[in-house]
Amino acid sequence: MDRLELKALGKINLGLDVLGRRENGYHDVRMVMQTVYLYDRIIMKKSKTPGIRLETNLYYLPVNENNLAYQAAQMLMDEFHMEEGVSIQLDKHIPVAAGMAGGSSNAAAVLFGMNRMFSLGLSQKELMERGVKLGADVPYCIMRGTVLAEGIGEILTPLSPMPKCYVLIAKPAISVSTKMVYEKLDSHEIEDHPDIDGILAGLKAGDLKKVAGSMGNVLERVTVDAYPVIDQIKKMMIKEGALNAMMSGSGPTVFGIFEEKATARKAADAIRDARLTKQVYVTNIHNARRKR
Ligand SMILES: C[C@@](CO)(OP(=O)(O)O)[C@H](O)COP(=O)(O)OP(=O)(O)OC[C@H]1O[C@@H](n2ccc(N)nc2=O)[C@H](O)[C@@H]1O
Ligand SMILES: Nc1ncnc2c1ncn2[C@@H]1O[C@H](COP(=O)(O)OP(=O)(O)O)[C@@H](O)[C@H]1O
Repeated sequence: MDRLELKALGKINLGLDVLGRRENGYHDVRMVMQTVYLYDRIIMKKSKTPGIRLETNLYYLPVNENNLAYQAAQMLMDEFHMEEGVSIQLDKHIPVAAGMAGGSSNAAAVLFGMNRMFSLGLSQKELMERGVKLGADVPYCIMRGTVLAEGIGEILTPLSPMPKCYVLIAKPAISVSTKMVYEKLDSHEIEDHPDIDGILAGLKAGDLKKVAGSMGNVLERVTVDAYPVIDQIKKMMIKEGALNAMMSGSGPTVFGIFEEKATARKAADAIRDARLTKQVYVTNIHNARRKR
């Protein structure tokens, strides 16, 4: 196989709790992750010339070793002493620095693609062990679907799939650093832990309303304090008929869960009309796990 086309899907966090801080600064988390059908497209081609050539449609993203897609290819090339090269075309659609794991998902797709294209023979577990060195969310992005993530995000338990629904995604025009959000959290006492067990019970029962009603994210307070627009978008989504709305990951993306596509579309228009942000997408959840 000389050419491979992949979809690197984004994620939302239906629940995100932080249990403690490790000595190295990383945090122990308990999160419910869900893949959504908003994706970057990646085309990989083998080449006789050694090395990695990366191109992307976003001029402001690095195309060298600072790009997670590049790092993923490099990691396997070094380990397997590969003599051939690879060119990677990365078409970004997942909002960047948004709390949707765009970079991690790109890295996951490239690890998967390199393993396939160069017949490296790594199992999914072996890919995940390598992936976590690139980012805490990379193992999940390899697995995909509805998953409980613990440890720093790398201990994964597949869950019953999220019931069918529509997801409205709105990314305010601000960027937040994941590292800073976790650091700021350390200066707060966490008063309200989200009801992760409620989400798990809702998923088990296939009860969308219970899942949505139990959603919660401890990182939200930190980011909302700095950027009130996040709260404004949440409130508008709920007013426009979302079962619930919440910030994803470290933000600033807000997502709303809707039963009807038409309602989600109307809410998207309302957010645009109120000029809260232009970056708005109506999508759905994606429950298929990655084929090995
Ligand atoms: C918050 C979450 C929720 O899914 O996602 P995003 O908002 O990034 O999408 C993740 O925990 C982010 O995962 P990811 O973005 O892969 O993290 P990394 O690149 O490994 O780490 C970036 C920085 O976040 C902090 N970090 C990350 C994960 C974790 N369990 N504890 C942490 O404290 C560390 O300060 C680290 O330097
Ligand atoms: N392939 C990539 N796609 C997006 N961002 C990348 C990529 N590689 C490196 N980055 C850098 O990682 C940072 C976080 O990006 P991203 O993964 O989109 O956010 P998040 O971790 O919030 O989901 C960005 O500021 C960007 O400069």
